[in-house]
Amino acid sequence: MEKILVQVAARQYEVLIERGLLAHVGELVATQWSPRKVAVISDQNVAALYQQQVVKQLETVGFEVFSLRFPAGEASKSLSRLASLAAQLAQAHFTRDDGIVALGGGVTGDLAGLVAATYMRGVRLIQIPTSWLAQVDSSVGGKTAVNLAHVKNLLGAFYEPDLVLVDPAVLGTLPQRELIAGHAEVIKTAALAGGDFWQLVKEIRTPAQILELTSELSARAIAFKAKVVMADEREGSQRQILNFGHTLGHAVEALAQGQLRHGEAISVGMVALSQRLSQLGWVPATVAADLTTTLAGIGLPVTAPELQMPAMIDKIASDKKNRGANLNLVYLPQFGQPKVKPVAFEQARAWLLETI
Ligand SMILES: NC(=O)c1ccc[n+]([C@@H]2O[C@H](COP(=O)([O-])OP(=O)(O)OC[C@H]3O[C@@H](n4cnc5c(N)ncnc54)[C@H](O)[C@@H]3O)[C@@H](O)[C@H]2O)c1
Ligand SMILES: O=C(O)C(=O)C[C@@H](O)[C@H](O)[C@H](O)COP(=O)(O)O
Ligand SMILES: [Zn+2]
Repeated sequence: MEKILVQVAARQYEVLIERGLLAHVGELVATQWSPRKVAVISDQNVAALYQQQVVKQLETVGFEVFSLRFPAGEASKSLSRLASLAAQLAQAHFTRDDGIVALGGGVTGDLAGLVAATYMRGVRLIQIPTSWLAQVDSSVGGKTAVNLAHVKNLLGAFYEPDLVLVDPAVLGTLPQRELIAGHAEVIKTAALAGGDFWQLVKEIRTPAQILELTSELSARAIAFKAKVVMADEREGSQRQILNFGHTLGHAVEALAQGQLRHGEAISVGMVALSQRLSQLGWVPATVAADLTTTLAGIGLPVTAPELQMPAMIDKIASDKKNRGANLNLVYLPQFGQPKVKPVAFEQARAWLLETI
């Protein structure tokens, strides 16, 4: 079993990665929590596949378990869905001593995580990520959120879990499009990390290769993310690098209105920014080309019809990294050497309008 320790100011927790771990999830949760009420929150797809098994496991070790479900998809990251889940907890008389298990992809983790952060101002949380994206990125680091006013993750909280349980075996049922979309965050993380990790990831060209390497890739991506989060949990500085590709990517994702997966939009965002900045001399053309080839090689989109000004500018204005009149642009002058540079919003607008 791989174990990665995440230590932040308010909490210390482990990420455990092991094929087949779901079969003994009850014992693992019981290492953290005494008997209590537990809500297992999943979208309908994941619920149909894995919720019963997890509920049974938890009941066996003495928890009083409630299964909560919501419709799959990004549209469920909404204030109304948050309210509906919180109301279900109230109806079941959950108190502050009770807990939430987020069993699912990034949508479930972000939504159930925000329910945990806000219900009675905070109940305990365990993440059991089931999509590739969630196993390599979203289940770790405490970002939880819903979308609002057509802006991604506008309303959220930093809320770390007590434990993250990763079972790569569940990826066997994940649709191929979702596997590839999640892989965009692996490519992002490996590009930020550089070295061996980037060398390994740039050779991956097929979903079968991803599936052969899930434990190693997940451990490497999470270890890198954990290091960054431990240095700067609240994204005051260094954590901004994890947002590489997201300034343009989130704008594209919001404009695509559900037609692009998060990872697909981030792929488009990483490429558009790197290519533009290579024209300005900030990023070597070889870096932009290598990144584009690696993303396209696994089947990710590297451009999209939504990549259009001026609609994007309006979205970019809501990027959470903005400070005053500055946009904080994350870019990659070399693999393994990400940089964050404040750029006057008007300057960025002019650059982007020239080429996009
Ligand atoms: N909090 C963070 O740090 C962070 C990081 C990256 C992305 N995100 C967010 O994560 C979301 C995207 O996550 P996602 O790509 O996992 O989307 P998702 O949660 O919608 O999952 C993708 C699809 O796969 C299905 N699925 C999940 N696991 C499955 C399994 N094992 N077998 C069969 N089907 C399965 C889901 O039902 C869904 O239809 C976005 O909202 C994004 O903003 C958050
Ligand atoms: O954990 C982080 O920090 C990230 O930026 C990871 C991203 O992959 C993720 O999509 C995150 O939810 C984006 O956060 P946001 O602050 O830009 O909404
Ligand atoms: Zn992301």
